[in-house]
Amino acid sequence: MGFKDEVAYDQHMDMLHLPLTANPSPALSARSINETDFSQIQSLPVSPLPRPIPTSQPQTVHSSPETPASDVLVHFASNGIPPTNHVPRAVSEPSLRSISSLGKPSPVQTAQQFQPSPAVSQRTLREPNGDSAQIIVSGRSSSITSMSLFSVPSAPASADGSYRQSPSAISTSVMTPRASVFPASSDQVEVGSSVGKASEYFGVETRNSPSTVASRSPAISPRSILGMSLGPTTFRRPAVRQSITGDSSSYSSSGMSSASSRPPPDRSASVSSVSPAGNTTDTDLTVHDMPKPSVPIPIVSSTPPKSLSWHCRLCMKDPHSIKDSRRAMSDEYFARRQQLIQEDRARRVDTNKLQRLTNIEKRADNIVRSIRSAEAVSVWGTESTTIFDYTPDDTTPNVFPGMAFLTGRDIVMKTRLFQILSKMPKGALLHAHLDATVNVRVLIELALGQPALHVRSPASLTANNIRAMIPEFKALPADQFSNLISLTDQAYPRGGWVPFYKARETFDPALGGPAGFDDWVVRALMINPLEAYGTHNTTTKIWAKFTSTFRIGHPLVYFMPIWHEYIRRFIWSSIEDGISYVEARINFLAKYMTGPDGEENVPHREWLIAFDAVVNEVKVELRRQGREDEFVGAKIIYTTIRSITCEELNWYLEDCLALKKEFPHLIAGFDLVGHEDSLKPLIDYIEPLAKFVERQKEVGVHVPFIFHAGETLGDGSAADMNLYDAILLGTKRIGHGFSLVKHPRLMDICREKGIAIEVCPISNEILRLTSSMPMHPLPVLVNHGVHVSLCSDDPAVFGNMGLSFDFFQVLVASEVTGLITAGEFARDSIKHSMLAEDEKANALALWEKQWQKYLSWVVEEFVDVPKN
Ligand SMILES: O=c1[nH]cnc2c1ncn2[C@@H]1O[C@H](CO)[C@@H](O)[C@H]1O
Repeated sequence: MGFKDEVAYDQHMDMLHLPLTANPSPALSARSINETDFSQIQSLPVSPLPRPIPTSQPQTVHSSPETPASDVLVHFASNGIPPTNHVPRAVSEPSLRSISSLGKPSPVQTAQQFQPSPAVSQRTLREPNGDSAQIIVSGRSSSITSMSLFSVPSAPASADGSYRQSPSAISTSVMTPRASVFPASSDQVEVGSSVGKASEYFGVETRNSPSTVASRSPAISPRSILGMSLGPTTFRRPAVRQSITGDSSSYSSSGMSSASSRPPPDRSASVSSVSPAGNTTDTDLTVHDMPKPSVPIPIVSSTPPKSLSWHCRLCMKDPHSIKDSRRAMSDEYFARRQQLIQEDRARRVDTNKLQRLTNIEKRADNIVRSIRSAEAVSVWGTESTTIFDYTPDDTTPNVFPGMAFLTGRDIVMKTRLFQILSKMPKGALLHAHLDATVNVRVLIELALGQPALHVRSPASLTANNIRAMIPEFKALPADQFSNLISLTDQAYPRGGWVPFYKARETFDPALGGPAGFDDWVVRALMINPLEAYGTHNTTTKIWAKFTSTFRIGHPLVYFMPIWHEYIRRFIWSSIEDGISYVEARINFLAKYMTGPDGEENVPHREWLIAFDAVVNEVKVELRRQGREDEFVGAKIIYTTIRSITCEELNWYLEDCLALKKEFPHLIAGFDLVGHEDSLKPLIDYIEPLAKFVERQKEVGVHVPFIFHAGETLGDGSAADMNLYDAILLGTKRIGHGFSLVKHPRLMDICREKGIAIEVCPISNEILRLTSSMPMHPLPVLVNHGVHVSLCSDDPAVFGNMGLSFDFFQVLVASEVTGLITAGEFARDSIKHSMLAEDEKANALALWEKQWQKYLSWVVEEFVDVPKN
């Protein structure tokens, strides 16, 4: 990316408009999702089908008028791998591709499509059970219209009647639509693919409704209930009584006639089935050639189903032959099981929200899940390679959803999911170190306009030494301006200051000229993939590099003429990314910043005056543009470094109090920053910190603690123990809290007291607390009911400007999050901000308005994304 592009990149809108509107890959366009997947499937080797496809003629299962059909329970069985949109790579990419291409059960979408009957009652992920995992989706529908089943041809049944499916078999399998209908009892109809060598099956039960399943409506689409199994799997075939008739096939549990090995698209079938009680049930089956991708997400739904019935689908016994008493026991077990699942999932931070979704929320969430699922294949799947194609010396980045951000960012920016998230109203940004919030190429641009700024190097720069040479910057008083003109001239005197703009202008063309100068500076101010994932691949080593970026960048940012513009750029780029409020951590360690005269003479209160002025100016400009609803303001969290002595801390605390008194609307809290693993823990400062609380009462101001704590892999280490002290000292939020999940009691306290966690996913990954997003503890917090707000931490160092990237990484990496949950993070960020109550209410109201507008945009803009 050239300098201009990088600048444009920081003007976030430009960034968004560049690659995204152009739909970088046909595979990424909504229209082409199916087509693309279809062609992928077509190209897979075709295995002989264990049984034919239902006919191209509509088949109808006749239902007696009195057949109840209101409560719907969809069972989906897969192997031991929970449904996920990021199946571990080890499973083998081809099988991942097959799954995602062919669709997976999508509880959200299924639930949605059970409408308009309002009582979608249950969506549950059953955890892996032995070598199987199941999803139960249940809800109410007045009709079942069309459904398709897809299965993988599996190995022949073993002696015990079970079927085993190996990953390699899957990787070369063609998905086969299959369907069957069999009566479960007099008041139930089941539809399943349980005949033949299918390695998965599902059933739909209907009961207790005045309507019949025969009614034709698009209430449930095939792809909403798709399922397949993956990996080593054993499934027992449930016995089935069925007959399916059509123009080209007719088969039953005991066998099937063969038809074509692949069906034409969108075949319809009507299936006739007679229950043991003699009732006839009608179901229209539409067998689609290609299901559309969807993502299964376990989410608690609003109300439990009125009743749950259960048939053992993992045993070979005909469910209808199981004695009533056994069935009753099963019912009871599964009712209790349901209850337990319900109670467990009810802890999630978003449970309330998920129980009251509007149609538009459901549809927008559905779209995001569909796109995520499609892109798990088209973007993050390795389309042309199998695990066997990789070689030991392969240096290709490991591509998967939630992959290492520094190598994945360019891919992220091309996705439709990113396009969606970049437009999302993010709420508040609660954790960002101000001096690392503006793109470093923009910072270079700002520095170029300052004649007082100079740069030096330990030696004249050459091709051989440039990687080892670290730049140093300084604003000098006019009488010390330098006459030197080049850092790359052989005559350059070691350590001599060169005017910044001159050094760039004269940079040796052999070293890349001005662009080479920019790259040299950028390398010093950012962490690159080689460092994060190679040379500095531990928390300690990467922190050495990380700290150096602040030390080197400090003289550029803490120079009053740049300070103004820096804050301005930060706030505008935040607004463009949908952030409506900011609490920036400012490092006040240096008691003075450099003024326009090149002297270190600007005290802290003037830093705040400048900050205030810029925020007000931005607000005025927004009002002028009629955009005042987009931004409610910015505050400051006073920080200093946890390397100072207690005496020094006392000075900073008093300084903070004085600033709070003078700028009560600006100072939002107090924090100690720096590497927790190597610097001082909170307990070392316990006296001054406790005294600070008393001093606040004396002075009559309130400065809440908002501590960094637990940004560590330690367990019981001093850094980890910071969590205890932060909580005992009454912290309002916790910065990072990465190790919090190791402390069940502390998680409880955070949940009960509403202590939100400022989670910085990309920061955590780059600073090596986790090497991939799927292993980030965020879902544990969310499922435990601990509120979180997503934060960027140091976007200038990591390249995650705004919040879109962090939302993206979280969204693709875990099933815990969909668009609705992302919305909850945004809502929570405002709720847990330090805004005054009236400001908060206003900010929340404005956000809700933006959110509704945004949901409408998602639904309209992505209308072509298939419903699942
Ligand atoms: O993730 C973090 N944890 C702790 N300290 C941090 C983090 N990011 C930045 N800083 C610290 O904040 C100061 C700049 O404002 C720097 O000292 C930097 O080390």
